[in-house]
Amino acid sequence: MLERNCSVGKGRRSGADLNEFASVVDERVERNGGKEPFLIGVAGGTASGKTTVCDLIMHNLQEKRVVLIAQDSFYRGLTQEEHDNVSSYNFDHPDAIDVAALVETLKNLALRNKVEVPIYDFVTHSRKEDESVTVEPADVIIVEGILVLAMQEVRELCHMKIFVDTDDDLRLARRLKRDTVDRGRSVDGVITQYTTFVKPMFDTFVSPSKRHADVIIPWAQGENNVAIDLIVQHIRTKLGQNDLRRIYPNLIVLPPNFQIRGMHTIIRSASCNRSDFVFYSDRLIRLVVEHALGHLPFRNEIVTTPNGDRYNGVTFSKKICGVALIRSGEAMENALRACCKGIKIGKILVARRDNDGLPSALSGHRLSSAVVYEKLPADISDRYVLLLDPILATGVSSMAAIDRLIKAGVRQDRIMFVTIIAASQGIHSLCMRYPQMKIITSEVDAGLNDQNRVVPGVGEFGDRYFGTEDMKAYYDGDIDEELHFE
Ligand SMILES: O=P(O)(O)OC[C@H]1O[C@H](OP(=O)(O)OP(=O)(O)O)[C@H](O)[C@@H]1O
Ligand SMILES: O=c1cc[nH]c(=O)[nH]1
Repeated sequence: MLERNCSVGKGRRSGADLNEFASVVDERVERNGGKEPFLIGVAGGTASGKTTVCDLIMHNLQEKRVVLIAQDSFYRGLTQEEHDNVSSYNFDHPDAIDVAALVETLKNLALRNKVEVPIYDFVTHSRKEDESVTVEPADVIIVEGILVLAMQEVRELCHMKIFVDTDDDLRLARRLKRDTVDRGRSVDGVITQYTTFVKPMFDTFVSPSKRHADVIIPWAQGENNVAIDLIVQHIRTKLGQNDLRRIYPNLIVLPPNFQIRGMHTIIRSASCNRSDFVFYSDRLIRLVVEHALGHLPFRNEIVTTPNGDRYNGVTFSKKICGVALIRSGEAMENALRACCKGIKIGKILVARRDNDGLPSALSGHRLSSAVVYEKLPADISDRYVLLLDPILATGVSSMAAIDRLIKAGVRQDRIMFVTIIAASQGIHSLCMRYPQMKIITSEVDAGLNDQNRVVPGVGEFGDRYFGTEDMKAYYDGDIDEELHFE
């Protein structure tokens, strides 16, 4: 199977080949254990600090989409009789939970399906009839509740099981405060419920479930940051098994954070206006360009500060140039000029078409490409080259450009392909064909649709950035029938 993969990488590929190839590699990755979302169960007694632990895990995993599912959302609605005798109803027993619905929800999220989570009304002790909360698929799913590790079906779904272990006195004190201050309950009422149900159920179900935990977090007044760091690190490692960077060391993805995701959220939205699209694309472009520059070779250099102290620094290579892939790549030129004073910037224009002769934007899978125009610095073969193109989709355009750079004498290991969104198919193609060339991107996208657009992608970058609307009209004209398409 792998030998077949390798041969796909050698020659020119069509979009269909690429899709097939990508799915074969993805299968391999999946077998390595990464594709499924990572499911964490967080249990512990009442008021043990489960919510704080979940919040901290979510906060620390900024780069991932994390969703939280509360066991409490899955309380069964009470029958009329139970409702009439609610003071003797045991909300701390596993039978109070609709385990089947909770399990089905988690299984669906594990399949990356969108789910509807019920809303439980704690006043009427029933599920809201026509309301639910839509939860979108995520990389990490946290399910939290006192009985999460006590319910075998739920426990078995979890990749990591955490028990938050807090002293009983402390928990009772917290619960007393919470229920009297926040929920307007009487002290007597809280203590009666605690001694009648909460404590016996804790002793019978919750505390024994601790033995199923992979991690037991001692949780007192402060936060146990060491435990949270270890947990977050473990999740990252597990999710990273699905990372293309494990297959291709030449793929460099910017360290993610909420700023980067926030900017992507803006530009990816179909309702983003042009000025925001340009502004936030420019910010992302600046980040990837700066990051790429950080991968240039350097020499050590010591300077003396105004205080007369020595600073052990570096000096970086000045033999660089940019090459913009016309036209979207030109949107990246300003950022490069802003970082590298007086930098030379060459241009390459690539035309793509499919087997039926249609320009690629209007066609299906099978693409070929030809360089239509180029103007490169005369001494490019002595330089490191930042090849600029904001979107890597099939890789067909960039391959034509990279081949041309190599033909012009640029060493493959001196080319950095700089982009803000790279689809996995394009990454597979470029990384296999140019294993020494670096790809620097701010995000990796899942794949391509049958129009070879990136999914989820950003639509047509060039049209959105430069404000051109209906490119179909442009393509209806005659396009360079004389070109030799390989
Ligand atoms: O990896 P690929 O499948 O080749 O697709 C990526 C290319 O598509 C976009 O250009 P487009 O052809 O839309 O032209 P534009 O730059 O004028 O918008 C983008 O800027 C890349 O050059
Ligand atoms: O999705 C895509 C694919 C190629 N080029 C773009 O601008 N967007």
